[in-house]
Amino acid sequence: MRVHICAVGRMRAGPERALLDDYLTRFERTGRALSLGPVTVHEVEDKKGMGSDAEAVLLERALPQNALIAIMDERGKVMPSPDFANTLAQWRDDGQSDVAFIIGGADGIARSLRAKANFRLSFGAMVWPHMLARVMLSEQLYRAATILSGSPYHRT
Ligand SMILES: C[S@@+](CC[C@H](N)C(=O)[O-])C[C@H]1O[C@@H](n2cnc3c(N)ncnc32)[C@H](O)[C@@H]1O
Repeated sequence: MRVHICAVGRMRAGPERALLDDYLTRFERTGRALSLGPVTVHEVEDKKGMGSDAEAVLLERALPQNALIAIMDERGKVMPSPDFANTLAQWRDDGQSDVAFIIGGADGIARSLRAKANFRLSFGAMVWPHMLARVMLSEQLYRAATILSGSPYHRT
């Protein structure tokens, strides 16, 4: 199952970029044997004053056809990492070829796009900067792959 991260804004070189690249590389390496990955990051513009409606148009354009749409939203479902891992495995086992995680910009994700989501994932009630949310998602993808492969990275 291919994984897509569709996100508002361009991530520049720096600590977040280094972490993102590292976790995505680790996820792809661990996920290969599990039929999880590869990951593609689709970045859309976040021009000042553009607003979430205009961003939603660009995000929708970046979505692969027939992808399961999982939006990142603080009002979404909070779940333990093993449950997230099992959810990914379930989508894969259901024959889902692509899953797209959507991360909004400063104004969040437009209502029109939120209405199309199949799943809403939350990292808790606090609002995180969108670049950090991208890094956190990449780490949780890697963690999920280690849980599914039985590697000792995840400890409870
Ligand atoms: C700065 S936040 C925007 C928050 C905005 N107030 C809203 O109404 O969604 C940018 C993006 O980061 C992601 N994000 C931030 N905090 C999150 C959380 N706790 N759980 C899941 N995603 C989060 C979401 O995709 C959000 O659209």
